[in-house]
Amino acid sequence: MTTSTNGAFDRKPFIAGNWKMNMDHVQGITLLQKLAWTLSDAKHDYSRVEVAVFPPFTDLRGVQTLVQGDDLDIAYGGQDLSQFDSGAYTGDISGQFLNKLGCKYVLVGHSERRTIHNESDDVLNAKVKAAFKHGVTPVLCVGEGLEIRQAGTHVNHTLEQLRAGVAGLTADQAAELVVAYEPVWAIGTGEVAGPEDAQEMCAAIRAELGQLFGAETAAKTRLLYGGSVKANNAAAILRERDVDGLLVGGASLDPAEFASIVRFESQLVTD
Ligand SMILES: O=C[C@H](O)COP(=O)(O)O
Repeated sequence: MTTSTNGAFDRKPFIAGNWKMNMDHVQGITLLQKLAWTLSDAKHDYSRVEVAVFPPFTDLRGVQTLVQGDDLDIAYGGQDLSQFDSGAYTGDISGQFLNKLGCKYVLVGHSERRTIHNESDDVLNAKVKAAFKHGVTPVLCVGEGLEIRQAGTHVNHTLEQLRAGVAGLTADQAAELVVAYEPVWAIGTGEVAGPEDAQEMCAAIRAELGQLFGAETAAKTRLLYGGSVKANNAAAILRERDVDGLLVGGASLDPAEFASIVRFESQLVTD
């Protein structure tokens, strides 16, 4: 009897919570404390499943203080960064600042940035490179809208975003990179892509990374699924061979729900 997982997880599973524009800096600390307590009560083994949160920029200093003060094993990151290092870019945040705040990760190209802020593939490629330059691991988000899914061109569309995002990276950077597949039609809608949809795209992404950087590198890159993930569907998605983790939006604002997602292994049926 072995625990049935996505094939033994040669890549460490990674569960990430994107708080989006929710939680001010006071609420954010309370949420993080509750999450840490819940996971501690459940005796969560962080060496088995990595946990990260992506709070708004204004929360990051408080999150850093809490994580350091309580010696928490929870990683954190920014939801965006500038492609530039410093200068006259009002409202933007440098990767250098994120690094100084102890951010391990940064989201790049979330669909809400691509659409609301019109971020182009070229800009996102520059942001990916800026993240690496400043010692922060980018989580590159890719995925198709509903019309593209209905037209059946979702794989090509998503791989185009991927190729543009990773252009010019070294193999070592590609191995460290995290890619999040988020079909836009499934974000915040309650429409979750089926596990087979997540697997189809993650397998295609891994194959493409293999073409670009070699199979050995592609076998190391962690691929996440995001879009209406809840505690009751997380385990089924994570059974899939090429899905290494989840990028969770709404459900990450509820510490009990998010902790249940982190603890997905307890829901996997043994065989
Ligand atoms: O970054 C997270 C994704 O946009 C998914 O959000 P959601 O879980 O609220 O659908």
